[in-house]
Amino acid sequence: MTQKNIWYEGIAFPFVGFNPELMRKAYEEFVVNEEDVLTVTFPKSGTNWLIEILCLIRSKGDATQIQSVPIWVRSPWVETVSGYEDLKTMESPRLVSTHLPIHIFPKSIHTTKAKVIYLMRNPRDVLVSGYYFWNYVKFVENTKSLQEYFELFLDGNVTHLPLFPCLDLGPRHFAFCRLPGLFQLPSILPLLSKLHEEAQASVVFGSWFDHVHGWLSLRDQKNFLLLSYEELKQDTRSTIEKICHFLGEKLEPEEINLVLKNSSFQAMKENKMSNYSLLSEVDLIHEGHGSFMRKGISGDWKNHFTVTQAEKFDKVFKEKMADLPQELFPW
Ligand SMILES: Nc1ncnc2c1ncn2[C@@H]1O[C@H](COP(=O)(O)OS(=O)(=O)O)[C@@H](OP(=O)(O)O)[C@H]1O
Repeated sequence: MTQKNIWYEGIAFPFVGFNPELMRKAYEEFVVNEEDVLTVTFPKSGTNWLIEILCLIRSKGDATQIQSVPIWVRSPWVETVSGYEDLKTMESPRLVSTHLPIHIFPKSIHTTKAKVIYLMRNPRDVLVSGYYFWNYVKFVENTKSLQEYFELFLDGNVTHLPLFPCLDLGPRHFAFCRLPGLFQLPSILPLLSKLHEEAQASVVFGSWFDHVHGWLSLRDQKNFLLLSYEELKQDTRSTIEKICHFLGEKLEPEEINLVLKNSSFQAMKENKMSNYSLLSEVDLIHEGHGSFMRKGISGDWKNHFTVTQAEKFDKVFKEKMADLPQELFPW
């Protein structure tokens, strides 16, 4: 039997390395320190590229650490079982990574002055990158086709509950069942919710649209830096300088050269501490089915979307993101 994704708060997660109770504990108890630097992304937005750059800024371009310590140990993911453990004993100043939407990220985020870098990427490229990656690894339910993944990506998490096929119900909609006098179904709520989760397919980590909305609510805070994969790609040097400025780090031009060189697509592709090839040692990837360092370009979606898909994506994007200033999206 194929393994099913894990569900937490109505959002699907990979079935290896995640535990709903631990995520709940992290939400309540994990303390974001003022010295922490957070890398926050929806998956496939260039997270690891940014982490590599942050590590290299700290080492002034020296590659010793990035070539000897796995990237997930250098900047642990707070939502994973191993990452949460590593962060507990890690010395300050820590690098912390997350793909969590803000509403389930540890609540101490709302009272901290820690620096938060939110890296966004054209969601069309995020979609294509995710389609290949999640079918390459063995810890997420596979999707049969790009078309299926496309629909799930646009849908976020709200799919149809088989018990009420005429209603479009997601777990969050069960809240209305708790309203006094409307529906009193408390005893079967957990069962309905479970049935719903088991019946639906979803992209892991939920909706890109919700993720961006949630985290961008912090965009006017001084401790929040919004970056895009596209600007990082187009002018890597200036973007690295912008990051240094945000972090209060002063690097010499030769040191920036080293950061650039050691975080390039080619350098990361060859660095087994950053290219996730170590996952093959624990049998978590489908050998010969691609690579984590896939293409590393902007606009690859144009090689994958049909005209119909491109039009549908535009329409959904306009509807879902209309309330945000469009200048925020540089693609
Ligand atoms: N150095 C560098 N330069 C340019 N592009 C890079 C770099 N490092 C990673 N990448 C590309 O980023 C994509 C992976 O994104 P993430 O790191 O966010 O993946 S993950 O969510 O943490 O699994 C994935 O994008 P695609 O190539 O489009 O699939 C990687 O190739």
